[in-house]
Amino acid sequence: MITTVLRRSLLDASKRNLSASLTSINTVLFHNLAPAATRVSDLALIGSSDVKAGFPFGVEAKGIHFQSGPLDFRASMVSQAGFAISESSERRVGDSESVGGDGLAISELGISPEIVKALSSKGIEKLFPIQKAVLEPAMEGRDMIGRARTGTGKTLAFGIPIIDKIIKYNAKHGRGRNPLCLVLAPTRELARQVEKEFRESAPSLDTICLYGGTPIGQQMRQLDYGVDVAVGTPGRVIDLMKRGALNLSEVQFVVLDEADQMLQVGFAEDVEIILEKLPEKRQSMMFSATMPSWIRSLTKKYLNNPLTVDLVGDSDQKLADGITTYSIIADSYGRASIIGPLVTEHAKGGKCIVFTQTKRDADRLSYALARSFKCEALHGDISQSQRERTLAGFRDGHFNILVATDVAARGLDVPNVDLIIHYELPNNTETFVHRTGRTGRAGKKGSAILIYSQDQSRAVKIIEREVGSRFTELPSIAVERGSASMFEGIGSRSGGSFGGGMRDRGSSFGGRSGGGGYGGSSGGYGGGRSGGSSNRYSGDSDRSGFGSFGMRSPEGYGSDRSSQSGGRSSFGGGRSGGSSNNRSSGFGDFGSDRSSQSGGRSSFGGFGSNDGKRSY
Ligand SMILES: Nc1ncnc2c1ncn2[C@@H]1O[C@H](COP(=O)(O)OP(=O)(O)OP(=O)(O)O)[C@@H](O)[C@H]1O
Repeated sequence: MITTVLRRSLLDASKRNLSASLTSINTVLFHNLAPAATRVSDLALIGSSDVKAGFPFGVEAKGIHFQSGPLDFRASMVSQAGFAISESSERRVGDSESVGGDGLAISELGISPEIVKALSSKGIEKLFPIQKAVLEPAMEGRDMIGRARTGTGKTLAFGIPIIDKIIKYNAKHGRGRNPLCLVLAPTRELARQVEKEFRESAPSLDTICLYGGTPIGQQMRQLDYGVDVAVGTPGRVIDLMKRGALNLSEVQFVVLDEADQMLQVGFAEDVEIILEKLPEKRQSMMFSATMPSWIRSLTKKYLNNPLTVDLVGDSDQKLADGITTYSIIADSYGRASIIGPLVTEHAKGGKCIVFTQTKRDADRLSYALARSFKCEALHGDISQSQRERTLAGFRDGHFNILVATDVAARGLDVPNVDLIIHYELPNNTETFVHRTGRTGRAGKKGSAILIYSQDQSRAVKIIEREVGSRFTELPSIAVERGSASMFEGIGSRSGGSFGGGMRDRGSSFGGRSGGGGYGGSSGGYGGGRSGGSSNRYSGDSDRSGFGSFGMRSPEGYGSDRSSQSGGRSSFGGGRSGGSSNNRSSGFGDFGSDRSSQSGGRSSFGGFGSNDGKRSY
C-alpha cells in the first residue's frame, strides 16, 4: 500500500516535472536548434522518406520510448518543416562546427537534472555540434547514422538522449530487469569506456559492461540483479544470450559504436545474430568517424528510414581540427631507431601512442624503447587484466609511451595524447583516421607522424588526399650503423630486416613479399603470398583495396576471429592463408583481432571509394 502510494506520488510528480520540462525542451530546442535545423533544410536531400514517420514505430503499449519520442517530446516546428520537405531517407547535415564553438547549454535542454549535474561535474556544460545535431531526431525516436570527426563527442551524442529517455521511463514505469539499451562496440576497452561514460552521466541507472577475458559469472549475476544499459562486445553478448543470462527482448535502443567496423566481414555476422534477438520496434543508431560508402546498403538492412547526420560530409578534412600531420621516410632497418628521436622531439614529454601492425612488433618495439623510455605494449595477446592495468597506467601518466596494435585505434579516449606515430602505413584510410584521432580530442591539439618507406610514397599521397590533410615531410633521421636494429637481442628472427621471415607478416616487409605493383590487382606492394597462416593478406585477389599498400595482415588486436576476416577482407586481398586462428575466445571480445576485417569492405580508399572492394 505504502509502496503504491509512494509510486503514484512519484509518478504524479514526475508527470508534473515532465510537462514543465517538455515545454522547456520545446522552447529551448526551437530557439537553440533553429540554426542547425535551418541548415538541415537547406541541404540536398536524397532518397525518399515518410516525413510523418518521425517516429518510425508509432506508439506501442510499453513503448513510451517511441511516442513522439518518449514523454511526448515534440519536434520543433523548424525541424518538422525540415522533415516536411524531405523526400529523403537520408538527410545530410551540413558542415561541421568546431567543438570549441559556442554550444547549446546542457542545463537548458530540459533533460533530467541528474544528467545535467553529472555532466557538469565533469566540466561538460555545452553540447558539442554532433550532440546538438543528434539530440532532436534522437529524442524523436529516429533511426540514425551519425558521423563526426574523432574526439568530437559522439558517445554523448547518442548517450544523452538514450539515458534521458530511460531515466524518465523508469520514473514512470519503475525499473525493469532486462536492459532497455544495448550498445555494441568492437573492442573490450571501448566497451568499458562507453559503459563508464553512461554510468558517470546517469548515476541512477544500472549499467553493465559485457566483455570477454573476465569471469562471466560475475556478469551473469549482475544481469540477474537487473540492468538498464548493457554495453558490450558481440562475442560475450552472444555467449550470455546463449546461456540465457541476457534477455534482449525489452531493448528499445541499440547503438553500433564504430559502426563501420562492426559491420565489417567477420563482425557483421555476430552483430546480426544479436540484432535478430532484439524487438523489431526499437530505435537503432550507428556512429563512427568514418562511414565508407559500402556501409549505406548495409544499413538499410538494420535501420528503419534512417536519418544521416553527417558532420564530415564531403569536406576535405577528415581529421579533427587541431591535428597536424607529418611524414618521415625510414626503411625497415632503421625504423625502430627513429622512434626515440621522434618522441623526444615531437611528444615533448607528453603522451604518445605508437601504432604497429602486429602484436609481435608492438612487443618488440616496446621492449626496445623501454631501454630509454617508460613504455608499455597493448595488444590482444596480453591478458585482459594486464591490458586494463596498462591502459590505466597510460591514462594516469605512469608511463607516456604506449605501443599498440589497432586494438587501440578506435574510440579510445585518453586525454592529452600529444603524438601518434604510425610505425607503418595503416591498412586503409579509415584506420589512419581512427589511429590519428587518438590525439586532438575534444578541441585539443595534437600531431601525427606517418613513417613510410621509399616505395610507399604513392600510398602516402593517397592517404593525404583522402583525409584532406597535407603531411609536412620531416627531415630523415640518420641511423648509425650498428644501431640499426633496436630489436637485436630480443628474439628477432628477422635477420636484420624488421620483419623478414616473420611468420605473421604479410607481404610488405621482407618475407615472401612479391612484387606486385602498387595498387595492382595482385594486391599491390606486397603482392605475393603471405604464406599459410591465417590472418594474412596475400593474394591474388583484386579485392585488395589496400593491398595496394602492401600492408600485411594487421594481425589484429589479438586473437580471435582474425582468420575469418581474412577471406573477404584483407587488403591485399584475396584469401588469407589457410589455417584459421583460434576462435576460442569467442568473439574476440576485446579483441578480437578483427582488425583484419577492416580491410574487407572498406579497403583503402575509404571515403572516396564507392565500393570497398575496389583496388587502388
Ligand atoms: N559537450 C562536451 N563538452 C566537453 N567535453 C565533451 C563534450 N562531449 C564530449 N566531451 C569529451 O570529449 C571527449 C571525446 O568524446 P568521445 O570519446 O565521445 O568522442 P568520439 O567522437 O566518440 O571519438 P571517436 O571517434 O574517437 O570514438 C571525451 O573526453 C568526452 O568526455
